Amino acid sequence: MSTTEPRLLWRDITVFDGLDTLPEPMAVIVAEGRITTLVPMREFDDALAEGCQEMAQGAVMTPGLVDCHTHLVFGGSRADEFERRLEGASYEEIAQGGGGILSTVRATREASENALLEAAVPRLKALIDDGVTTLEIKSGYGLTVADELKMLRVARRLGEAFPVRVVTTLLGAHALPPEFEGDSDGYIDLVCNEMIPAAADEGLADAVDVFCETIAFSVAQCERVFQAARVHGLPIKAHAEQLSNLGGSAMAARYGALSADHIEYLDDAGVAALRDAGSTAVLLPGAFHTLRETQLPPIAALREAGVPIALATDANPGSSPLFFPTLMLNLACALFRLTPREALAGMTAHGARALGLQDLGRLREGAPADLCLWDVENPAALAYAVQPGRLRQRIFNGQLQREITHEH
Ligand SMILES: N=CN[C@@H](CCC(=O)O)C(=O)O
Ligand SMILES: [Zn+2]
Repeated sequence: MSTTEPRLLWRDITVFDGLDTLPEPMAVIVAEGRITTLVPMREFDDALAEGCQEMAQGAVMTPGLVDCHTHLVFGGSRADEFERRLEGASYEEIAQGGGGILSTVRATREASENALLEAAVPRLKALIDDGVTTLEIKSGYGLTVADELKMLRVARRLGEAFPVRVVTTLLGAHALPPEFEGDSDGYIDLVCNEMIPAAADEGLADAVDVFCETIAFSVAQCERVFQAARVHGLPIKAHAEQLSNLGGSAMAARYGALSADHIEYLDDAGVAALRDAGSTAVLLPGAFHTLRETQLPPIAALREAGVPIALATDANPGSSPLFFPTLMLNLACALFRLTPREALAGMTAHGARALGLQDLGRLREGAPADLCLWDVENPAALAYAVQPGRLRQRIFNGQLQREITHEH
């Protein structure tokens, strides 16, 4: 008896391949974790179906979604802060008063590794149930060596426990912890000389990130962090130009950043720097929406320069408590005027690129079989409606993870 797994076959499928919707109905075959066949139905030969398990006919297939920017692991809640903002306090004022990120830092430090894991599970399940097969998880709410490593360990454990690829990012330079008040350079010393080496030694970080902003760290301080990351061979990325234009994205681009994220205040020089470095622009409409920002990211300039645009949830307790990736497709179109095609590419091919994982986020022969089958009329409909329950099948690494039958 053969132990090889059956090949999986979908017929008559509308395929969004990570960059575009293919012009005609397709057949897709998956075997041993990879897409082995992607052919137009008119070229499909029944001999190809031999030994295949029929999975579905019709419907829309996309690559598994890639959420390239999340802060999924954290302690506590910031619902009270949401109310304070509604009463008129700004995100910056709350941060300067010791709330905001620092309030999550307090709760995260107090939480055990297991408690953080348990709290993150429902958030991760929400992403998985909406089609995510790869996500990035940042640290940044520990701000001591031990607490940052604790967060990264939780992120790794989530990746081991669930059918999802987790990429971890050390975000030690997220906020100045209270014990370093008045000595932000001293804290950057800790990040560079202890945190990054420890995370690298334990293999806990796949990349290093910073928050380059007036309420966080200066361009010069972030540059020091990137130099330390480089010594340890870790790729870098930046939260930059979210609330003001400091030039953090252009500096990050000089260090070959995988991505610059938020970038509402990015100027033309910043756009050119991202283009020249081949960096990806990551848009986070959830934070834009939650903080009721008014400055739009420079979409037209990014398009014109050909900078790849990715899209992510930014799932976090403060600026984007939104754990619903397909909502981001809608917000990116409604708020930023992305086309549905651009939005979907942002959560597939370009999201993967923002993580340096160019083989993911694409539906093409030879690619890893991380796939979603959606009950929608066409790919654009995923961005049009905000509607849970449209994911019929989720394939992770060639394995069916989820089958929903709609019985009435
Ligand atoms: N901008 C900085 N960091 C997070 C916010 C985290 C928080 O408010 O807890 C972000 O990506 O939006
Ligand atoms: Zn972030």
